[in-house]
Amino acid sequence: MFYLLFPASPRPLIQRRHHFWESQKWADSRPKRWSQRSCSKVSSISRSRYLLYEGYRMLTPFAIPQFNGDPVLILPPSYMKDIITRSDLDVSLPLVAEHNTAARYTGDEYIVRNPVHVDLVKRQLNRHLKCLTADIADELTLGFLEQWGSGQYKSVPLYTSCMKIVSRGANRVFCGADLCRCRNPNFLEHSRRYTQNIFAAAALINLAPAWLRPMISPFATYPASRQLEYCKAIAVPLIETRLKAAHGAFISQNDALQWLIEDCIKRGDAVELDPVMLCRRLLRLNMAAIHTTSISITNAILDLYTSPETTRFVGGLREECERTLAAHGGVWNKEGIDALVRTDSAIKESMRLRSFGLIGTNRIITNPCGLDLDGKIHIPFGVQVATPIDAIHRDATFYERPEVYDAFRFSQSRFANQVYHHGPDGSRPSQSTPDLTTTSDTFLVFGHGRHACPGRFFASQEMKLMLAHVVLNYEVEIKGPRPENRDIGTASLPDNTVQIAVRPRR
Ligand code: HEM
Repeated sequence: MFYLLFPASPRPLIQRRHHFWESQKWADSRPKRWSQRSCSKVSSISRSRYLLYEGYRMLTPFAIPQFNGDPVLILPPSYMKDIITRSDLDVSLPLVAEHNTAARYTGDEYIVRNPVHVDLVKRQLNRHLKCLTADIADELTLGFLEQWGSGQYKSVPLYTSCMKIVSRGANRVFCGADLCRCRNPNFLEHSRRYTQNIFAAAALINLAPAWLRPMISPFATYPASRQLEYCKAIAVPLIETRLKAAHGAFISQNDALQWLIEDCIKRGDAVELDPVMLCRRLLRLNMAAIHTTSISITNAILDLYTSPETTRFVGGLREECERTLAAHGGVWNKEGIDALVRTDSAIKESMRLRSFGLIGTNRIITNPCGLDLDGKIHIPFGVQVATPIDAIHRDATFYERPEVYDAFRFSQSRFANQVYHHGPDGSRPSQSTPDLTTTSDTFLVFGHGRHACPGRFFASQEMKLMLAHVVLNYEVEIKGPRPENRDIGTASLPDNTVQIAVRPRR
């Protein structure tokens, strides 16, 4: 990974990092030989969770192997604050993204290094959220009708159907109804496949030694390149029409594509105004938004409907959603969604127990001199650090009965816990109650600190609308115990083959 990120780095630096890893505590004992190290890397595919729990108990920094790259240094919570408040000159999140998506080989290096889409979410999307709620709710309702039906009992693939619904809701906001529904539904399908293919290609490329990567990458990235061509064929003509119109008369469009075009025109940014670049920005947004949200809402539905207390929980949620919807004239708006404290809690509780990353707040040290943390440890340039978020979320010091899914865990205590946090657009801190979007030292699914997920306000709105729609409109049955999530390295994913039975409520 070192060569991938810093190809021109001199050899002494590599040796220094080698000494660093040798001197660290390992969750398992550090294998001495190259062959043993390779075995431990391979076994980390299934053993990462175990290693993280073991290491967490040591209360000191420890290293774990990664099957597709260099080891990661896991920091205890006490060190995290220092890392997440550091400037981008000291630590970098984009470099982690660059590596995880093999951006150098997929042609996305420029996109990742120039995070126009990140600014778009921070400044524009969050500012416009209030007036987008009705559109999102409308698109999600159509998505449920298409995927879960409105007639009789139906068996549906939970993960796939959620992903299709999430992708409709998100793209309605990213690029409007034109691309997400009416003109060509294939855009959504190809953009989902593009993301899947990029992650698969990146995993393959990162498995290979650095010298082999340029050779295998054309093959590994071929499926994603094909999907990209399909997406371009659909989106570029529409983007060209938008571009022509944006230079002329008044435009009534209110979506991310339009905000992006208008921003670029104001800045006179010819590179970003290229239709293919705009299409790639849309795909990058999809990459950040779709799988994360689909995994989280799938987990939330699985947890809710396989809990021993399903009847009480679903009853409580239904009562809250009916009451709130009636109070807002039968139409969802931002105020109504903010009032859904039990729904918020049910999703937050599921995300606490099933965060899709067993580790989080990943950063690569970019200060050429390395970093001194707390005067106790020196971490060299190029090392990746992270926090063991799943272990923190299951620590009895922070959560009572941490292994139990209690849908109302956060709504019961919500008004007792007043905290200060930043507004969605990064505005001045205001007093408010902690909800799904409030990151903290002990709730880390959206990261924490300067780079905490800027899309979480939108994701929270979309997931709450989805769960409210499910409890209000469907009876859901999942036979047997909760299907276990599958761990792949430090990722934990719901079983995508699970079928659930759904029946519209009369
Ligand atoms: C349940 C859904 C989601 C989860 C769990 C999630 C999680 C995360 C996490 C863990 C990070 C890294 C934060 C850190 O390391 O401190 C992140 C970053 C990011 N997320 Fe999300 N995300 C979700 C949905 C979204 C959505 C819907 C969008 C777009 C609308 C989005 C856009 C981004 C962007 C642009 C970044 C990069 C931020 C930066 O570089 O400063 N995410 N997300």
